[in-house]
Amino acid sequence: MRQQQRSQPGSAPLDWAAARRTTYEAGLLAKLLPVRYPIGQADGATLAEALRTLTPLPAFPTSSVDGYAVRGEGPWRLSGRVLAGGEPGELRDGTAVEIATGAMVPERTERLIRVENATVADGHVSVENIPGPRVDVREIGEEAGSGEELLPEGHPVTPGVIGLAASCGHDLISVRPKPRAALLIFGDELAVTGPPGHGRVRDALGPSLPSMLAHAGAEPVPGFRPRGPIDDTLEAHVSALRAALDDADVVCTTGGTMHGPVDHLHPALAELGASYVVNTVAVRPGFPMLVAALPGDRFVVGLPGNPQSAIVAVVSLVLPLLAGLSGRDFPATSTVELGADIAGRGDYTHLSLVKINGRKAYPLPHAGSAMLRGLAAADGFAIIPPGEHGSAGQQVGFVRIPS
Ligand SMILES: Nc1nc2c(c(=O)[nH]1)N[C@H]1C(S)=C(S)[C@@H](COP(=O)(O)OP(=O)(O)OC[C@H]3O[C@@H](n4cnc5c(N)ncnc54)[C@H](O)[C@@H]3O)O[C@H]1N2
Ligand code: MOO
Repeated sequence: MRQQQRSQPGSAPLDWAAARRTTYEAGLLAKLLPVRYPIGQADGATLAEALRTLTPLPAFPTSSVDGYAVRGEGPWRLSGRVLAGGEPGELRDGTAVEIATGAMVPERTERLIRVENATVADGHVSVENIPGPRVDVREIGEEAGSGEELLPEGHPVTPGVIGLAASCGHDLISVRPKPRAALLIFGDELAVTGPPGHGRVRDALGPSLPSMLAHAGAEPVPGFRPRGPIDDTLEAHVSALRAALDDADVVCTTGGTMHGPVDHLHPALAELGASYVVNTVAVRPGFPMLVAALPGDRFVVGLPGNPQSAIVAVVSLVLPLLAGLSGRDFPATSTVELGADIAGRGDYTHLSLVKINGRKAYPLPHAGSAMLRGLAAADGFAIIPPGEHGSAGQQVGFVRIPS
C-alpha cells in the first residue's frame, strides 16, 4: 500500500473540500489496473489510455448524398453504379456513376449531383445548376487523421464513446473497470421487513444504497447483496468486513461510525490493520463519516447510520474515491442559484437538501438527518461553506445525488 496524507484517529474533523480532495488522491494512488474489454461491454468504465483512431476518419472519401459522381463537362454518360460497401474504379472524363449515400467516391470525381437535381435521359445525366467542386463529399480524414487522439486517458466510457471507438476500428479497448463495491449494514436492531415500531426502525439503506452506488459508477460485486444487519459484536464486524474486502475494491458500511457501546467499526478497522484516509469531516449532517485504506489497495467508507448522513457521505467521499480509483478527473461540484435563504452551520460546511426548480435551488422541509422525506424529493445538496450562510439569489456550490 502506498503512502498518502491521512487524518489520524481522534484528530479534528477535516474540512469538507479537503476531505473530498484527500479521498480522491488516495483513490488515484490506488487506481485500478487496466484491462482490455470488448467495446460493447465497456460502458461505465474509464479509458486507461487515450482513444486514437486506427484509420483516418472517414477512412475513404464518402458521398453524403444519393446522386451521381461526375467528371468533366456535362451531360455525362452514365457508366455504372457504386453502392455503400463497394470499391469503385476511377471515373473517366465525361462520365457519371450513380452513387448511394455512404458509398466510396470514385477517384478523380469532380462533383456530386444530388438525385433530386439531376435529369437522366438517353443514358446521360444533366443538371441545371452545376454544384461546386466536391460539395457533398466527406473527404478522407475530415474528422480525424490516422492515429489522432480523440479522447484522453481518464475519460468516462459512455455509449457515445463506444460508438466512436467502433467507428474508428477498435474491437477491444484498454479501460479501468468500474470499482467493485459491496455494502455492509451494521445495527442488529434494524428491521428488514414490515413496519417500524416497538423500538425498531426499518433498514432504509440496505434496499437503497446498492442502486445509488451503481448510479455513482460502482460495479456491484458478483452476487452482490447488502449483507446485514451484522450482529453487534466486534467479531461479527471483523469477519463481515474481511469477507466483503475479499471481493470488493470499496466496502461501504452503514452505522456504527461513532464510539457508542455497540459501535464496532473503528475497533474492527484497527483489527484489520486499516489506516484512516479521512476520519470525521467538518460537514453537517454526516460528520462521523470516514474512509480507511486496507492492505491490497482496498477501502472502507464508513457511512453514518442516520440515513441522510449516509447519503451525504456518498456524495462527499464515495464519489471522489470512485473517481480516483477509476483514474478519472476530480469530481468538481457545480453551482446553483439559491431560491431562498439557507442557514449556515458555524465552522462546518452545511450540505442542504435542495430541489432544482427552473434555474433555482430551493431548500426542502423534512431535512433532518434521520429523515428521508426531504431526501426523496431532493435533486442534491447546496453547499454552504463554513462561517457563511446562503441568501436567496446567491450562487453556491451544488452536488447532485446519484440517481
Ligand atoms: N454522543 C453523541 N452521539 C451522537 C453524536 C455525537 O456527536 N455525540 N453524533 C450523532 C450523529 S451526527 C450521527 S450521524 C450518528 C452516527 O452514528 P452511527 O454512524 O454510529 O450510527 P448508529 O448509531 O448505528 O445509527 C444512528 C441512527 O441511524 C439509524 N440507522 C442506522 N442504520 C440505519 C439504516 N440502515 N436504516 C435506517 N436507519 C438507520 C439508527 O437507528 C440510529 O437512529 O450518531 C449520533 N450520535
Ligand atoms: O451529522 Mo449526523 O451525521 O447529524 O446525522
